[in-house]
Amino acid sequence: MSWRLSDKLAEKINHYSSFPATAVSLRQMVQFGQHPSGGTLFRGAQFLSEELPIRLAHRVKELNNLPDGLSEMPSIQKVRNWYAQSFEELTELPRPKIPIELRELLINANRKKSNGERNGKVLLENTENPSLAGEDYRPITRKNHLNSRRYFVLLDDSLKWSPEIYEYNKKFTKCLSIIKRRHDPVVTTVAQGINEYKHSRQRMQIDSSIQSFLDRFYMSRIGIRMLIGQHIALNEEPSRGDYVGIICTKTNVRELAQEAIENARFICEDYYGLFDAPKVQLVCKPDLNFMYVPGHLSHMLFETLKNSLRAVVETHGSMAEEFPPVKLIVAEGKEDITIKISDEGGGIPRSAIPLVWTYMYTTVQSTPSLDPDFSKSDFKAPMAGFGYGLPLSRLYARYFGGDLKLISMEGYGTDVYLHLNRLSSTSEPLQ
Ligand SMILES: Nc1ncnc2c1ncn2[C@@H]1O[C@H](COP(=O)(O)OP(=O)(O)OP(=O)(O)O)[C@@H](O)[C@H]1O
Repeated sequence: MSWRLSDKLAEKINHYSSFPATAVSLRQMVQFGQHPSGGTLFRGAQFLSEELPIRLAHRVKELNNLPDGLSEMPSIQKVRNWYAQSFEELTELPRPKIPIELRELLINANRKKSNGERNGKVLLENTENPSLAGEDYRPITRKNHLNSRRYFVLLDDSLKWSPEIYEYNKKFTKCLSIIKRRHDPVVTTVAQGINEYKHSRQRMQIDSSIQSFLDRFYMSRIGIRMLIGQHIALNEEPSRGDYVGIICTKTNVRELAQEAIENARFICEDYYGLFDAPKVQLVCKPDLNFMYVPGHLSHMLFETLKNSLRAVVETHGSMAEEFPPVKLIVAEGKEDITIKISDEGGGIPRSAIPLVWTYMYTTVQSTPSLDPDFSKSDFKAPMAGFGYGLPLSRLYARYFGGDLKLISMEGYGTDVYLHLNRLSSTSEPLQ
């Protein structure tokens, strides 16, 4: 039997969507997860059991109200139903009974006790994400949202937590894993929905309102998956050396870059039938480490390198004796780590630059089939062809306060600048 959105559920979703989301910074996530006890994890689950439904509810509402009939496309409805179903599962999960004194403590975690001490410790405040000023997915920080729920309140861990609390932690984590898996094919399915829309309206490109919806939607998805992934990892996986959940406090840029180079060159050789893909010269200090999510950085490096390799091969021809190398240069500043990827792949005409940031813009002649089942995980194209590589990578960069910029010299090549914010206190961009 297929799942359907009841009126009662729609009303509940409407209610939740009237609350703003609360932003969490990378540093807060790390501070919170450094030594998680049962009680701290429970506090995390409590926050997520409110925060995730709020974020999901916003998305359901938006998916229901898209311009120009986009909401009616079957694939968009399918995604809307996944969001609503996950909302339902989270809000219906039975809460544990908490003894009165613990409840007091949870509620008053931030209040001062009679001896002046606090029960819990509120983690450092977020700062606004500087690279996002004027963007339409602005963060909700304490400045513009005074009553935001305090998430990362650490609790006095010497307390005894009942078995019921541990049981709830397990059930909640299981529920999150199911939701995460359900939402794996969201990017491909939304892309499918956009294709359905383009066919039904006989359009080649999407307009700016749909473009900004997609930016908001995918940015929100990155945030939701970050919170879910972090919570699951803290609950399920034994802590690994420099990791706190899925965040690595010493992400080594050189190692990740080397891996991305190998993967992108391999895909390129395979796709063009080359014996040797264009070389990539890497300039990076071997001990350059910073706090980041390695999965995000790998994704951005791989996508931009793939673009450069493709441009070089297509400009010089796959039969060329030799290719000019792509250069990957990493610079370490106080505020940012900047990665420049330079190629001599002929560049992009100035008129096409705004288009590279639009979803579904690609110069590949035939876009590979968009069967949502072809990739159950994230959006991984074999070489190119969906037009998602750059806009999605820019969202990943912006999510933690960085940015992605592209400068091109038509007739020569392209430079991509990947700025990664190393201060890690910027909050998530939300809307
Ligand atoms: N380094 C580059 N040199 C020349 N053109 C580029 C470069 N990077 C991107 N482009 C152009 O921008 C377009 C969009 O790039 P984007 O990465 O978003 O999508 P794609 O590579 O076509 O597909 P995919 O979603 O599989 O990455 C490309 O099709 C290409 O025309």
